[in-house]
Amino acid sequence: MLRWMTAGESHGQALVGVLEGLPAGVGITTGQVRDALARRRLGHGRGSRMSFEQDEVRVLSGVRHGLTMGGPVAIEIGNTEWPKWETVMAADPVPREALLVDAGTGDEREIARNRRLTRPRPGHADLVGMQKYHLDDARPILERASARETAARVALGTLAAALLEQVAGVRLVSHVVAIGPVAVPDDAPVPGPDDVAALDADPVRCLDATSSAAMVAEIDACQKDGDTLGGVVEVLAYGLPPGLGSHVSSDRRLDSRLAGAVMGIQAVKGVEIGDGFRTATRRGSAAHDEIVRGADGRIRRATNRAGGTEGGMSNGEPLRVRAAMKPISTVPRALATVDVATGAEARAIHQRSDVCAVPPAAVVAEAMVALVLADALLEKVGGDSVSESARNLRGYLEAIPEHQR
Ligand SMILES: Cc1cc2nc3c(=O)[nH]c(=O)nc-3n(C[C@H](O)[C@H](O)[C@H](O)COP(=O)(O)O)c2cc1C
Ligand SMILES: C=C(O[C@@H]1CC(C(=O)O)=C[C@@H](OP(=O)(O)O)[C@H]1O)C(=O)O
Repeated sequence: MLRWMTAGESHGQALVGVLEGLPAGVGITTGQVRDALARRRLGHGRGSRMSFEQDEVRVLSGVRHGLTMGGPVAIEIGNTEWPKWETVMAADPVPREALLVDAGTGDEREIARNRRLTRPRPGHADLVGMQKYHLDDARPILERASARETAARVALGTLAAALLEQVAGVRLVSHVVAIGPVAVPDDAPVPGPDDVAALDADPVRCLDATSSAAMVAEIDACQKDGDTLGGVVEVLAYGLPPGLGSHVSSDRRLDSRLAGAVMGIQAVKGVEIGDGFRTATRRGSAAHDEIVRGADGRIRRATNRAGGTEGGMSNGEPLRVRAAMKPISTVPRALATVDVATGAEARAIHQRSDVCAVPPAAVVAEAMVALVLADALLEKVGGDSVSESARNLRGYLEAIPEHQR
């Protein structure tokens, strides 16, 4: 079983991710984690923070000479902007004057940063967080609600993806299928695992050049209007063996685990497996995937509308998971709110923020799918070393009767 957890605040000194349950022998380097984090920072529509802040990766434990050792892996992602936030986010008590006035730098932005945040943003965690945690300042809420935390998840997802590839040859890819009203056409080519570099090179992680250009234009127009955008991302996993997850209990179903993990990404409001909501509009004869014997003599599905799961188990076809992301809630043309310090009507706080974070959300969704799949793979095949897990997987697949394969 894999367990993972992250700690850290958006403007804290570092994020930390811990992943427990990996077998020994998973090959991973700091450079690979760094590359995955760099992919999460890409994308047209990101705010200024992405240009000046860096992710400082340190693998703290669990890996030796490029191989996991079987113990918990801890990864730290240092925030290079920490010196500017040290007073605001100090762990130990800070004199109130230091927070309310210029912290000594004479920098206007420093003074603004230190103010209490009392004009909650509609759509962010600010107001309900203050109510729940009995706070008069949104800072402690937004610091943890912020999707900065997803950097730690992407770091852990790198390990999960490495396990999937090294044990089972599974490869993942993620892309953007819609930004605001601009969607890729239904007949656009579906990316394969060899398209990762091309997707990384595209400003909105979209293979279809016409759609990509229209998405970039939509983001630019939205920014000009002082507004924000959401969209839809898709993650595909190729090479999954059949039988990950189980039909026997709802919490063991692969589809429910994927939906929970992907819905757990900040701002994701819908998750779809395969054709999802479109399937509900079809008749059964046009909704399911007929079972046929391919030219190579192997059993396969004639179509893949189900998106790679049946009965809560992977069925050996490519997995397709989509996530709908709402528009960024820090809208530059600020929305109406109430100042909780005075009770007066006000405009929501607006600091710099992303206009559109759909492309990075695709990378985050890929990481979450990798973690769920790696967990389900280990549940199926076990193993304390990569070679044992791979051997167990081979044994399981070979035991499926010839005529059922
Ligand atoms: C990669 C990524 C970047 C985000 N960037 C911002 C941002 O710059 N400003 C903002 O207000 N929300 C941003 N969000 C969304 C908020 O984190 C999210 O809306 C907030 O935590 C409230 O949670 P909820 O939308 O799930 O209800 C981002 C989300 C993701 C996945
Ligand atoms: C820092 C990241 O994303 C942040 C997520 C985020 C939010 O509210 O979710 C708000 C923004 O931060 P700030 O308000 O400091 O500009 C984003 O930059 C990141 O992805 O690394």
